[in-house]
Amino acid sequence: MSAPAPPSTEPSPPVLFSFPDADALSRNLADFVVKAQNEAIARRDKFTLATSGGSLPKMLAKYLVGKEGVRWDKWQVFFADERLVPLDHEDSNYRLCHEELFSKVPELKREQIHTIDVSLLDDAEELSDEYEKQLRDAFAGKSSVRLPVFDLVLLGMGPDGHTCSLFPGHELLTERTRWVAPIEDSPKPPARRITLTLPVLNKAHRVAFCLAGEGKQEMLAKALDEATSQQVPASLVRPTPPGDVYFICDDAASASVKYAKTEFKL
Ligand SMILES: O=C1O[C@H](COP(=O)(O)O)[C@@H](O)[C@H](O)[C@H]1O
Repeated sequence: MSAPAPPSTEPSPPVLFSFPDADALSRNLADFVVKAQNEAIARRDKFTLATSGGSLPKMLAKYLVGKEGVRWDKWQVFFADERLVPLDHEDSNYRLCHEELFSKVPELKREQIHTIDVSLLDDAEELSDEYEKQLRDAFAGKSSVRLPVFDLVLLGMGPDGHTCSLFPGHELLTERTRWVAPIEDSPKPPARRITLTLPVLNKAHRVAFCLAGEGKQEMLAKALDEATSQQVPASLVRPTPPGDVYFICDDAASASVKYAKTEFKL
């Protein structure tokens, strides 16, 4: 008898869900998150989430706040990217998430939310290393783990195809060793940020882009219908098995995509 074939290391094809409008997107996103949460808790009794800023926090909060079955006490929340500003600054992704979500969920305690160390704002390298250390402490408690495996990473995508703070053609797209990296020349203000790197995104159990509105149409078609490219950083997010990447969209965002849509079933 021949030996079983080794498991594939080829990334699985992205899964595209499209809902009639942004409201339906948010409602189904809440179900998707709770499913990811439940599977993570069954695996290791906690749920590690990396969230983005931009349009995502509002979409996420709409039906998650007050939803039955959310085990907030099991959540550990990180930021997929963060701007190097104080936490109460209008550009802070933490502030945005706090206003839209965290402040509405008293069960989610401040110590479960992993923010940047604002005492290091003057030194992007040091701040980035400190945030990576927070990840190392949370994921392994030791430095030997090669990459963290997030249960869920929620991403946006800008009109230029950027995701997290990974911008088209930027040298950070070739980063292979760091988990978190600083960027001080972001083409979108503010210029100084930190971001999870592609190796971390591509190691996650599940990554979900959440995209609503016509403004996402052109780049979504490029990300799904064309070959992966450094000019479209979102196209480079292709987790290795058993990880998967989902595009959770409304019909306005997916209108010009040729890529096959999948019926949403949990
Ligand atoms: O600068 C950023 O932009 C992206 C995309 O934002 P969106 O408003 O187009 O959804 C966001 O995902 C990221 O967290 C943020 O820092």
